[in-house]
Amino acid sequence: MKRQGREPMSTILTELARAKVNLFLHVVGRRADGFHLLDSLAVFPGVGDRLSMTPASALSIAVTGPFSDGLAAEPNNLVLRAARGFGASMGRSANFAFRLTKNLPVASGIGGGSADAAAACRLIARHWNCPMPDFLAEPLGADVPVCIASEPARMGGIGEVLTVAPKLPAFGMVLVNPGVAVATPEIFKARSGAFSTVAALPGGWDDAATMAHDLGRLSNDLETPAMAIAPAIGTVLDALRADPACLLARMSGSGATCFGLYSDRTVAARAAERVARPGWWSWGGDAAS
Ligand SMILES: C[C@@](CO)(OP(=O)(O)O)[C@H](O)COP(=O)(O)OP(=O)(O)OC[C@H]1O[C@@H](n2ccc(N)nc2=O)[C@H](O)[C@@H]1O
Ligand SMILES: Nc1ncnc2c1ncn2[C@@H]1O[C@H](COP(=O)(O)OP(=O)(O)O)[C@@H](O)[C@H]1O
Repeated sequence: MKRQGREPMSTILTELARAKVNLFLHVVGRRADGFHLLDSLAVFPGVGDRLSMTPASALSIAVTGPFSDGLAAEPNNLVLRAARGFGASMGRSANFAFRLTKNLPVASGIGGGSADAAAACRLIARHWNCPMPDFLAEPLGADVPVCIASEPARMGGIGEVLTVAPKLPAFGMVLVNPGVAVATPEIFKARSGAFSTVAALPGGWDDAATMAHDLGRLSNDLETPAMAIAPAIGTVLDALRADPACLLARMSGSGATCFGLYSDRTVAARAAERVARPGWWSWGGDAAS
């Protein structure tokens, strides 16, 4: 129908920027520039930040939501950096007004900033109807490449070498953050000792219990250094391990968020209520939706 005497309807596109959870994280070496070589299995549970975008005369961002305070002092939001980078790679101005609902704790080992940057790229690619730019991992963050597809993936290199994940069963997950921000570079710096080896994984798992059993033989090599810097991580892990339905509890990324694996999303949602404490952020639901 022809619309007369009105402004054209503005395009508002929205994306969920899902949290990234490292089911295990082996540090297998270090490059000459100091970046660490990793072996990890990342999944994307059904919780995340919400990012919307509308064409505008300049690039801007407005941040709301439960964790917006954590970004109040952030002069260079990763969403803006991603938009500028994408624009530069296309020789165009990325003039968009972004609205970010910050639901994920900041600096918490679940890649919220990387997920936001990746969601911004998906929104711009949809609007410009063009392929994703070839992002090198370093300029925006080692976690951005895996967050672009936001699907389970095996991570190698410094995080940017992505290969197919084992076939995953349906399973539930609880995420708990003790309200302590942890700086990724500090945790990598605090890591010591021998490097781990690349994990041998099967082609897939039929059920959550078998998967948790196999993952239990692996580790997050950043957990010990992170716990030394933020002892509250140990308290969260104890709370998850004390939960009778929890199949495996571990820290994600460089922390401080920890996850528990559960048989299904309903069991996980109930467990999230059981382990909740004042001052902690917790969520329970589908582990890899
Ligand atoms: C540890 C992981 C695991 O997925 O997750 P998070 O804790 O961030 O969620 C990631 O490797 C984090 O990726 P990201 O948060 O994007 O880190 P970046 O901004 O690229 O790097 C921050 C700093 O961490 C160190 N770093 C990061 C990645 C890597 N493979 N080796 C490193 O040594 C470097 O000191 C780097 O300057
Ligand atoms: N949109 C964003 N969300 C979160 N952090 C951001 C964002 N933009 C910039 N940052 C900066 O990136 C740092 C890492 O954030 P984040 O991705 O949440 O960490 P992690 O990967 O450990 O969960 C924060 O300390 C913050 O200052």
